[in-house]
Amino acid sequence: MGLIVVGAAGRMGRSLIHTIAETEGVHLAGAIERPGSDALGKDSGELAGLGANGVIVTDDALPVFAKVEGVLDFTTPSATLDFAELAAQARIVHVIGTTGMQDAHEARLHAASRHARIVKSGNMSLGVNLLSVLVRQAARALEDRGWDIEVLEMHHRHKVDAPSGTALLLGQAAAEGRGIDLAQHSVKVRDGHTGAREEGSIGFATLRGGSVVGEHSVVIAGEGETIELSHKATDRSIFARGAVRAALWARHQKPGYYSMLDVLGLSDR
Ligand SMILES: NC(=O)C1=CN([C@@H]2O[C@H](COP(=O)(O)OP(=O)(O)OC[C@H]3O[C@@H](n4cnc5c(N)ncnc54)[C@H](OP(=O)(O)O)[C@@H]3O)[C@@H](O)[C@H]2O)C=CC1
Ligand SMILES: O=C(O)C1=N[C@H](C(=O)O)C[C@H](O)C1
Repeated sequence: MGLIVVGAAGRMGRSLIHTIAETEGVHLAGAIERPGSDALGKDSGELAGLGANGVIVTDDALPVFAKVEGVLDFTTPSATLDFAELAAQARIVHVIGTTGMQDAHEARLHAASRHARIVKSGNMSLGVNLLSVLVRQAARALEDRGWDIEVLEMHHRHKVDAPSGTALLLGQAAAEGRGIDLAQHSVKVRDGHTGAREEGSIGFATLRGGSVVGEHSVVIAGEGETIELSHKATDRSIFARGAVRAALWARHQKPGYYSMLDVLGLSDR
């Protein structure tokens, strides 16, 4: 399966190029960066620290999209919307790891998924997706009265969006377990005299620093006892392997909008 990596010079772009080189059944067929990037014209294998692979980084996406079966996209929300249109025109697989997307963006992705096979997740790792299933079960099993749910995350100092896509995914799993709408019940900022915690809310706390790849905990705090469900990522290859697995899976699906739970067979829909 020929795959393009967009955002090829980024942290995830380079990890994806490594993973593609190590995975049977896929090959790197294009490497795209934004116009003006210092990476343009460079060999993508050298950028990723693999040695030359002959795939030169370009900003001319259209001809590359026309000759591949899938695109792996960990970039920015606006770039992802542009790539979604190209993937829909080419009717290929579009695996989206980009986080920080708003509701209006989601509507455009759903429109693109009439033609493309989109797999999108705030976290492509097996571990986090399994954790989300456990969080949903725990939230369903525990009465909301007397049990408070808080989602805590920490990432490296370069991360630009908050809460993380994973924190929102885990918050959504908790909300589904409780049968409530996350948007109506989430508390993303606390500062000053906030008053007592609102019963039934789902709180988020964000830490940033150093080179932390990604750490998430869902804390379920009751009277006299606390449950913590946690995941620690120590290597970006877990996300890259998930993205390649998603592409191979989506190749055999109808056009549509899928999640990593669908890819991993953990979805109950
Ligand atoms: N779902 C998941 O499992 C994971 C999701 N992520 C998410 O992936 C995204 C990227 O993360 P990360 O790799 O750390 O970030 P980086 O900033 O390291 O990489 C993003 C890359 O995309 C490039 N880019 C920006 N605009 C365009 C464009 N129009 N066309 C092509 N390339 C473009 C950037 O170029 P430049 O820097 O020159 O602007 C950069 O090289 C984030 O949203 C992050 O949260 C990250 C890890 C796992
Ligand atoms: O920006 C990152 O690095 C990560 N982003 C994703 C997120 O927002 O949750 C996934 C992972 O935690 C790393």
